[in-house]
This record gives sequence, C-alpha cells and structure tokens, in this order.
Amino acid sequence: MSDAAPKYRRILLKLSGEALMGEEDYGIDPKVIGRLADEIIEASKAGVQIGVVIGGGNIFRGAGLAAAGMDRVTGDHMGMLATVINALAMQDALEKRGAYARVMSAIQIHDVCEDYILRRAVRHIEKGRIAIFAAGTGNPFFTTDSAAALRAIELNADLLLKATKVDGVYTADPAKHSDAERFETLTYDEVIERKLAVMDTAAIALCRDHGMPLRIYDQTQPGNLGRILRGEPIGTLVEAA
Ligand SMILES: Nc1ncnc2c1ncn2[C@@H]1O[C@H](COP(=O)(O)OP(=O)(O)O)[C@@H](O)[C@H]1O
Ligand SMILES: O=c1ccn([C@@H]2O[C@H](COP(=O)(O)OP(=O)(O)O)[C@@H](O)[C@H]2O)c(=O)[nH]1
Repeated sequence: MSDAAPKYRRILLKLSGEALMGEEDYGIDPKVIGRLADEIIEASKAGVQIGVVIGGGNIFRGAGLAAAGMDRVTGDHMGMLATVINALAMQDALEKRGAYARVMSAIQIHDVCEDYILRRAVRHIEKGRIAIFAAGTGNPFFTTDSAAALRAIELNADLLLKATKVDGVYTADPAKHSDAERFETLTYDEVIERKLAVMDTAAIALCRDHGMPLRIYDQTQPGNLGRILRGEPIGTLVEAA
C-alpha cells in the first residue's frame, strides 16, 4: 500500500458472496477473487491484521431455498457450506500469491479446514496470516453480516468493513430507487430506525452494543480497501452519535 501508514491495526473485512460472481451467472469469477486477494495482501503487507468473513449468496442462501420449498434449517446449512466453498477459494487465491492464510470454520469440517477458536484466530492474524472465517456464526437464521459483526467484536478489531455491491448506505435501496441519496455518516440507531436494509438489524445492533465502527463500501471498485485503510472517507461510516 503506498506511502501513508495504515490508520487501522486490525480489521474485519466482510466480503459479499454475491459480488464474487462478477460477470458470471453463478459461482466465483477468478478475476474478482484474485483482485480482492491482491488488495488483502497489499493491506497485510502494510501491517494491518486481517480477518475475513465471506458470504455465500453467489451459491446458496437459506431464505431463497426456503422460499422454493426447502426446510429453512437445511437451507441455512447449505448456505453456510456455500461460505466454506468461497472461503477455500479465497485461501487458494491468497496462497497462490504467496500469502499465508487459514480458513477457520464455525462448523466442524476437520478434513477441510480448522475450527474457529478465538485464541488461535488471534494468533494467526498476529503472525500476519490472513484468517478467513467460514460457515458464518454456525447457526441457522443468522447471516454472514452478523457473523462479521461477531468476529470483529471477538477479535477486538478497530473497524468492521462491509464490502458490498453498493457504494454506501442510501436513504432507500438504490437498486430500486434511483433518487436515493447516500449518507457519509450515520449512527447505528439511525440505520435501525430508518430501516436501512443494507445490513441486517442483528448485525447493526451487535455493532452498536459493542461500539464497533462499521464502514460500508463498494467491493466492485478496485483500490477501495487500500483507500479506506489510509483514512479516505469511502462509502458510509456507521458509528455512535
Ligand atoms: N438503504 C440502503 N442503502 C444501501 N443499500 C441498500 C439499502 N437498502 C437495501 N440495500 C441493498 O442492500 C444490498 C447489500 O446487502 P446484501 O444483500 O446483504 O449484500 P451482500 O451480498 O453484500 O451481503 C445492496 O446491494 C442494496 O441493493
Ligand atoms: O451465521 C450464519 C451465516 C450464514 N448462514 C446461511 O448462509 C447463507 C449465505 O450467507 P449470506 O446470505 O450472509 O451471504 P452474502 O449475502 O454475504 O453473500 C445465508 O443466506 C444463510 O442461509 C447461516 O445460516 N448462518
């Protein structure tokens, strides 16, 4: 990362599963995951300790499977396994580029990756390894946004970054309302009271209750991660009043 020292010592980066599709109809676009891996490595080389949570929306979402008639808990299990697939792909992309990465899963899959154990996770990131937290919280009826909030708080991160398909939080869903306006900053309670659906309420409430600052930004724009870590006000910052 260029000249300026990073502003943050430790971050938790939530990557959208859906945005991993890039131009593809399904699955993972190698160009997209490769570019994200490059940006994570650049931040890691600049001295930032990094934990990553990846969604699974490019493969399966429990709510979508339930809407199609499947049992919700089974659907959520499939969604969690989808995040493991994405996490393994990110581990591979990081390792192919010479970085050290470890997938840690909230559900036990010992032949594939490590279990999530907080103190081991801290050890990995203190050593400069990139820890990728898979399988969300390990529980159905949660999202990977809630998992990201949880891991950020557990790891005592300085900042939670939600990298997504929109460039911040808007007055209404910008995918449906072309006249929606973007906020530079918001409080947690404003997000909840205005029902701004960029992140689920459980995740926002966790951040609020534990004072975890949250920045929402556009994952599809190359270079944004580095800009944020150098202190540029990209996207929308959600914090206490
Ligand atoms: N007020 C809002 N501001 C910004 N985005 C919003 C808002 N309400 C709904 N959204 C939608 O939330 C989406 C991001 O959340 P989500 O579907 O959880 O994506 P991800 O794949 O990143 O988890 C955006 O693509 C956007 O269409
Ligand atoms: O703690 C969790 C996290 C995720 N999921 C399931 O995994 C899917 C994929 O995660 P998410 O939708 O958050 O992915 P993203 O929107 O980030 O791609 C969810 O829809 C849920 O079905 C779950 O059951 N518990």
